[in-house]
Amino acid sequence: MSKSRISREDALAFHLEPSPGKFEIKATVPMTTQRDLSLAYSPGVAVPCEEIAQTPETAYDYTNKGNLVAVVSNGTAVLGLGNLGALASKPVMEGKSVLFKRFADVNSIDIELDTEDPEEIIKAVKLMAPTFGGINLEDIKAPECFIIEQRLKEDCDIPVFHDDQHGTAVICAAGLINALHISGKKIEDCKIVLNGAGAAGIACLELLKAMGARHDNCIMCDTKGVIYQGRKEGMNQWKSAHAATTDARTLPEAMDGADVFLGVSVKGAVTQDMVKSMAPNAVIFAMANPDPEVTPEEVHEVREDVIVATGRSDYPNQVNNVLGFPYLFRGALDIHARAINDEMKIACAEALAKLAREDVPDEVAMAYGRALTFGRDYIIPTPFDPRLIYMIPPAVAQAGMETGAARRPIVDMDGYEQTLKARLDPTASILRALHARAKNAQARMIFAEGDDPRVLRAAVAYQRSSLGEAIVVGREADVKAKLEAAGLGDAVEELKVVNAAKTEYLGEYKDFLYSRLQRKGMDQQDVHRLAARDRHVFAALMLAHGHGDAMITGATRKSAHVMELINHVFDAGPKDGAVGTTAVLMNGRIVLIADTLVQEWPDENDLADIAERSAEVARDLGLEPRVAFVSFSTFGYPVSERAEKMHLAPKVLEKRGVDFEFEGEMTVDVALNARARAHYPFARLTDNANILVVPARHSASISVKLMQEMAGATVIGPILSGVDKPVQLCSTGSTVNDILNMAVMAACKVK
Ligand SMILES: NC(=O)C1=CN([C@@H]2O[C@H](COP(=O)(O)OP(=O)(O)OC[C@H]3O[C@@H](n4cnc5c(N)ncnc54)[C@H](OP(=O)(O)O)[C@@H]3O)[C@@H](O)[C@H]2O)C=CC1
Ligand SMILES: CC(=O)C(=O)O
Ligand SMILES: [Mg+2]
Repeated sequence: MSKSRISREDALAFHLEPSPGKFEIKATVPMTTQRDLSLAYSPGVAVPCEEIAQTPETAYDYTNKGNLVAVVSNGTAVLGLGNLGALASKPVMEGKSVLFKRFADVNSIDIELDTEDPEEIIKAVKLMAPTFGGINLEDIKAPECFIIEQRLKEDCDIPVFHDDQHGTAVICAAGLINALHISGKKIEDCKIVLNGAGAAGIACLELLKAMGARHDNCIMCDTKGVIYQGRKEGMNQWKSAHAATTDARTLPEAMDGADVFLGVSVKGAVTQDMVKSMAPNAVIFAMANPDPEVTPEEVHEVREDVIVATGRSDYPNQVNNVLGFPYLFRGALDIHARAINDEMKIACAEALAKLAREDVPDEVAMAYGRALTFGRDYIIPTPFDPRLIYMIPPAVAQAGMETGAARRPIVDMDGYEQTLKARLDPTASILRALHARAKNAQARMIFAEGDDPRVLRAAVAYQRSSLGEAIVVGREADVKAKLEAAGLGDAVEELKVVNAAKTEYLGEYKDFLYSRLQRKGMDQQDVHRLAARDRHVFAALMLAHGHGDAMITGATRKSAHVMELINHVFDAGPKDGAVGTTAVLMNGRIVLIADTLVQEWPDENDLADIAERSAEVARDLGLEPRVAFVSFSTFGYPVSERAEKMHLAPKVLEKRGVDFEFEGEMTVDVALNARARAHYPFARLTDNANILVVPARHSASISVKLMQEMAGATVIGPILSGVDKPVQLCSTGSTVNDILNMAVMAACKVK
């Protein structure tokens, strides 16, 4: 079981770049003209205001209320870190907001309230409730959280849901249903010990008891030990409800012979001796975050028969409320629910448990880089399972409709499932699949520019993400100093640093280079300079000699220049069939643009080559290629000599009999918009194009950079293809993540 290491520096950099924090707000309506302004604001905005004043329900139609959730905290129980206060809880709350968006397309905003007074929180949330379709309370400590949630549920007509209580309870229940299924035990027979009598603990035990666990078989513990009948110290009414009739007074005593341990307390609360004392085929859910009560390694060191889950994403069996709150709210919002009731929660738990028992699609297993079959290491779906979005919310919505929580029932459940599927961002799964393939490849990646701190950080991330071995070209002392300056001093020992001047293979490399360049005006001295002093050439030579499996460069020099250098070692020029394809990712769409790197002014045959190479790249990305040859004219009009080659290129492909769709020439709107294409019913594309072959490199560069600068599109590439070995170039403006993504692309091509 591999555990990826995240350093403090990684975590801080992630939150700092590209802009502080984790999300921003974007307009969904045009805001460009005077007319837009008049509609969005005064006077046009008065009309929906009046409508809503007359019929409040129409707020769901004319405002973003119906898809907006507030994540509210006061920071008194931030994960398992304790009372860090409102401000310091903000990263977690922003995190919940981005999880809402990523997993269920729910818009959400974090609100941190600087008070520990329940009355103030109740008042604040009540006052803000009209804005939202739901309220997700988060990391508010017990027992205040019980009072706050109860009062708000009574007073608000939208779902108020304390995630740490019910989100956790739902996932814990789903996981336990399956864990007991595997260990062959019935919940009513199990001796259950729960450590942590706070928000999560009380809610988990309540739900398990509702599902059949017997009060007499359950023991709850807190900082004072076992909560037993008659205990006086550190009690409250919620704990009293679970006080056990038992002689056990400490956690170790309680755990002796237990079938199930549930931890929602703090790091390290459970020892290996306690694990040893549990019943055969015991179940341990160590859910404290970020560090569990006991790690899976510690458990497996002393017991092989135990089923272990944690709240973390880097171990199998992540029992974490991230599997619940996005989908519970999605289902609730879609029926304009008044509340999230117990039936909706139980429906969610059962749907999650059922999903884990179903066959796992290959792409999910691939994204995780391991087989996922229902069993000890897979008792609960993984957070990136794309089926969650269309399998869990319908179950929640159905339960809400059956129990009177729905203001607007869904009439067409099949249609609903389709709309849920459309909410998934396909680009995210593409990137994940690439990372999984790279992980399988375990490529030795040569990072040519070891003098650049971004490259070094990407190399460390490559190695620490278990993608393969990172080989850095540079001088040891310089690499060490730069890693230390980046706060990654401990990574010095992990990376393999290759100093060109010292390598034993330099002679071999120079001979190879001389044989290629002697008739191209280069003498021995030129070759020495290139091989020993130019890191791009040196890295390419390493790759050519099998001293690495793939290489990544281009972060410090213009790509055209780097291509010239690489051409000394590999045949990567326009006449060799090399092509650069750039992937542009935006609003859930992905479009490849080519050639962005090699061919400056391709003719129709080159354009056909570019289409073929880009089709291969598309397939590598998991896309079915649909090529459009784009220009300023569509199917011959307006007539122009300049567009002629775009008109001819499809005919070249026709003759070649390729196995993908293509069409042209056409303008970009015809390629990317079905309505525009409808004017040309003879066009052979069955759907929008996903590859745009453009007339020349300048138009390619302009299109990509325009999308990047004006629209904020994510750009991957140029992805170089048609070279004998996997070489990828990033651009001088690349971030650490961009460089890592390009390394991943290169690794995916390693055979
Ligand atoms: N995996 C997941 O999805 C989730 C995990 N959690 C985790 O659960 C933990 C608790 O969160 P939450 O319920 O919101 O917090 P609360 O502050 O509401 O409750 C914490 C509880 O833990 C008890 N506790 C603290 N230290 C110990 C200890 N050493 N031994 C026994 N009990 C202890 C406290 O006891 P006392 O009452 O005596 O003070 C209290 O009852 C956190 O680590 C959190 O990260 C929470 C939600 C979801
Ligand atoms: C996961 C979560 O909500 C917590 O640990 O508090
Ligand atoms: Mg929480």
